[in-house]
Amino acid sequence: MFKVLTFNNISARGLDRLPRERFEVSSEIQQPDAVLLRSAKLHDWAVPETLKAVGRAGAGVNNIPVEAMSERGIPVFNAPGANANAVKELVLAAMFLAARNICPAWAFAQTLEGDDAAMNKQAEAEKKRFTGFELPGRTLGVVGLGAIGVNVANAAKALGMNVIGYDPQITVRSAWNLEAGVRRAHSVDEVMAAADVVTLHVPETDDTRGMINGSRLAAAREGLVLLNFARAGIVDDNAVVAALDAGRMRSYVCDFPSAALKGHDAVVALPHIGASTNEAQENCAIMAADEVRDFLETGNIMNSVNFPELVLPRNGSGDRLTVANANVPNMLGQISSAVAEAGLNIADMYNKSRGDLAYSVVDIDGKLPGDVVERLRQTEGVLAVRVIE
Ligand SMILES: NC(=O)c1ccc[n+]([C@@H]2O[C@H](COP(=O)([O-])OP(=O)(O)OC[C@H]3O[C@@H](n4cnc5c(N)ncnc54)[C@H](O)[C@@H]3O)[C@@H](O)[C@H]2O)c1
Ligand SMILES: O=C(O)CC[C@@H](O)C(=O)O
Repeated sequence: MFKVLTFNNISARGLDRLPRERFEVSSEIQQPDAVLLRSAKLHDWAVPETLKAVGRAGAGVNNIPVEAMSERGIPVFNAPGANANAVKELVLAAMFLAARNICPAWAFAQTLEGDDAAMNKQAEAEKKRFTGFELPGRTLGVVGLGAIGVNVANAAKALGMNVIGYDPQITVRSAWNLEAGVRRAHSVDEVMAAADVVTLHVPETDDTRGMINGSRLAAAREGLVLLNFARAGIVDDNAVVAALDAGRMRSYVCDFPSAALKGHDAVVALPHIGASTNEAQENCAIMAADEVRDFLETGNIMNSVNFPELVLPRNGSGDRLTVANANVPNMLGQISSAVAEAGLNIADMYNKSRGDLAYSVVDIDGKLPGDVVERLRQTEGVLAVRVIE
């Protein structure tokens, strides 16, 4: 029986992928084999010795100590693209909100008083304050052309916008999915200088934290609309408020409320609802649950952010051994020697590395003795060993 600890509200459609005769699933479990979570922060969580996998029912993994998990040989899975449409739709809504001053106009309309005629008279007198702009011919700058950025870029093209995008590590898949005519920028600064509306779709990392700061905003076009549905830490809120107050920026629409932004007329800060649709929550939960289940049951790895992708159909007549280790010479030799010294035959094996980590799946004709497994566990460089019967 595998034990899966849940943090946050994980869609039941996802949890249903874990058959209860083989998986105990609860938010109360003490010694979990795996956790499933959304935005809960794991940085201060005391990682139990039993933990074998982390499944993030979402895209961003900045709430998870990925490096510390790697050091323990624990793969972290996420749900790439599973909420991209939900975020894209909210980003488009944000762009329309900003272009047409919908929030301040609505707030003004709430203040109208008197009978219908009086309200109409005030509305007609004041509506010029809310004159907006149209999107065709305007330039959208997209920073980060992954699952969400590509969707947003393509939708903006369909709305008649010019689109300029920056992503130094764009994948072949994203490049294929991008509409023709999206101009390639070579830096964030180039995007800032060219765009009327800038939207951010990068993960929060040491490289992207504080990416949009005072000097980048100073170099932006006059009247910039900035959209941030990525992460709070990517934008310096105080710099945004300063640029808005100085009249250099038109508005900031984001998914991350903060004390600095609260109450500002030109800011709309939503409560992190980018992925809050039933569809996205189901897609993410299903994907993360399937990945965690597959790993626990077979050792196969799909959509991990720290481990190589490795899928080996089951072969042989005995145990499956999986080993996560430091990516240094002679680890594979030591693994196969340990199996050979136990007098067992390897039916099939697959080894892949990613950065400092390597992962092997070894199908064996027979049952691995406990002392062999223990010796492998103690081998220098070995991070995690599992035997799947
Ligand atoms: N508001 C929400 O609820 C919500 C929902 C989903 C995702 N997100 C956030 O959005 C981020 C992006 O999501 P995604 O699904 O598109 O992820 P993704 O991994 O598909 O795309 C991220 C892209 O950013 C690029 N990138 C990384 N560093 C960059 C840099 N310095 N400059 C330019 N590009 C860079 C990567 O190459 C990649 O193509 C997530 O990491 C998450 O933090 C927020
Ligand atoms: O689970 C959520 O609601 C937010 C998820 C989102 O921030 C993500 O990175 O996918």
